[in-house]
This record gives sequence, C-alpha cells and structure tokens, in this order.
Amino acid sequence: MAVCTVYTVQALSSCSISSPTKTHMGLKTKSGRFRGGYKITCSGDTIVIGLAADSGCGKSTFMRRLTSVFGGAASPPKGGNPDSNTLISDTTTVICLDDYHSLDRTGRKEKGVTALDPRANDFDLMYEQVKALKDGVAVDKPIYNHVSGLLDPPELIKPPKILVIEGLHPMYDQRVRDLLDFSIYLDISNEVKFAWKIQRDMAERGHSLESIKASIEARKPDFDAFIGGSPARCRGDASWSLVLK
Ligand SMILES: Nc1ncnc2c1ncn2[C@@H]1O[C@H](COP(=O)(O)OP(=O)(O)O)[C@@H](O)[C@H]1O
Ligand SMILES: O=C(COP(=O)(O)O)[C@H](O)[C@H](O)COP(=O)(O)O
Repeated sequence: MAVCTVYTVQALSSCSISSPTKTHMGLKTKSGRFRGGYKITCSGDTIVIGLAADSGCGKSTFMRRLTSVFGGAASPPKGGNPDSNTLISDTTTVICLDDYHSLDRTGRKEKGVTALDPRANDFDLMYEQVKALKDGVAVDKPIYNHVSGLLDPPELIKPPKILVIEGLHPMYDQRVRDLLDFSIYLDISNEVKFAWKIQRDMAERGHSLESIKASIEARKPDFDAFIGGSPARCRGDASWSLVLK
C-alpha cells in the first residue's frame, strides 16, 4: 500500500484558492475519482507553484501529468541539452531545483555533504531567478546533470504563465517561499520512495544498486533535518491525503 499526503499552503496576496465544483487540480485515485480539487486564481502574470519532496517521491512524474492538465504535453527545451531537467508545455514551465546545486557530485563528496544539505544549494541564485521569472524576465538557469553529476552550461528559461519549481527545497529559503502562490508537499512512505528511487536511478542515471542503497542511508539524517522533520520549512497548514491500496 502506498500512502501519499499532499500538504498545501494557502495562497498569498495576489492569488486565491477555492474548492470549485469542477476539479482544476487534484489527485486521481485508483477508482478514477479526483480528490481535493482546487481552483487557483491569480492576478499577477506568472503563477509560481512549489512542489517539494524527497528524491524518488514522484515529483517529476506528478508534474509531467499535471502540466498536461494545465495545457499541452510537456517536453524538454527544444534543441537544448538532452539532460536538461526542465519541462515546457503551452502554459507551464517546470524547473527542477537540483539545477541550483552549488556543489556537483564530486564537490559534495569532498565536503562530506549530501544534496539535501542547504550548503550544497545556491539559494541566492534560486531566489534571484525565480523572482526574475515571476517579474517576466528570462534567465540563464544552470543545469545539474543527473547522469554525469556535473553542472552543465546554463539554459535560457523564458517567463511562462505557470512556473513550477520542484525539488528538495522549494520552501526552505524564506525569500523563495514568499514567491510561491501555491505549494505542495508530497509525502511518500520510505518503502515506496526507496523502491521508486532504486529503479529510476539504475535505469536512468546509471547508478549501481549498492551505491544507491549507500546514498539512501547517508541521506536519511539530512532528510529528517531539512525536509521530513522540518514541517515549518516545507509544509503548509492545510493537508490533503491520498491512500492507494
Ligand atoms: N505515481 C506513480 N506511480 C508509479 N510509479 C511512480 C509514480 N511516480 C513516480 N513513479 C516511479 O518513481 C520513479 C521516480 O519518480 P520521479 O518522478 O523521477 O521522482 P522525483 O522527481 O521525485 O525524484 C519514476 O521513475 C517512476 O518509475
Ligand atoms: O536528491 C536528489 C534530487 O534529485 P531527484 O529528486 O531528481 O532524485 C538528487 O539525489 C540530487 O540532485 C543529487 O543527485 P545525484 O543523484 O546525482 O547525486
């Protein structure tokens, strides 16, 4: 059984959230029914949505599905880096906050920090670029390459109607958190997320089973310190649950 809890933060000044008669955003249960429908209405030009979760919890998968709900199939930037983490549809651009890692894989190893450690992430750049996009200004965003573990040359991101920032820490930095119009925390049980991570990291990122297991163990304390055990910094005051049996 997989248990998925979605926590939401109420909208900030320029936006409002209501439960409409028609579902605009929700999770589909196995029975095919949507639960917890929300309508997001914003007066600003770019709506910014934050999606937080640990590695392997299904953030990218969830966003691929959600972008098609918001309008059109999503694909990586055309003609760009094949290892880009960005997804673009007619209305929505999803950027992965791993692109703001300040340390690459070797750098993290040398310093003895995990990717979840705030010291491995450049929150100043994250804030500047999310703010610029929200203000309608294009940015040259770095790319963290999950295959090589290196930081690749930047890619141009133009301001979309809906900007989704997904990753480990969309709500950790107060300045970034204040830019969010709506935020979601995906809470997936260890059993499920570790199985998903192992399968994905072996198939798509070329990691060995042993190295993934070691990484999972090494990250547990930082998950508790900076994500799962830090509700004020990654979760809101409303909650939304889904149980898959
Ligand atoms: N809703 C789901 N149902 C079944 N498998 C899923 C689901 N979401 C994710 N997965 C599996 O988990 C793996 C990791 O998901 P991904 O979206 O890459 O996670 P994240 O972006 O949070 O690291 C995917 O490759 C996929 O196989
Ligand atoms: O925690 C994550 C988030 O990515 P995702 O949520 O997509 O798994 C990754 O492990 C880091 O970005 C480091 O990557 P690496 O695995 O290269 O060390």
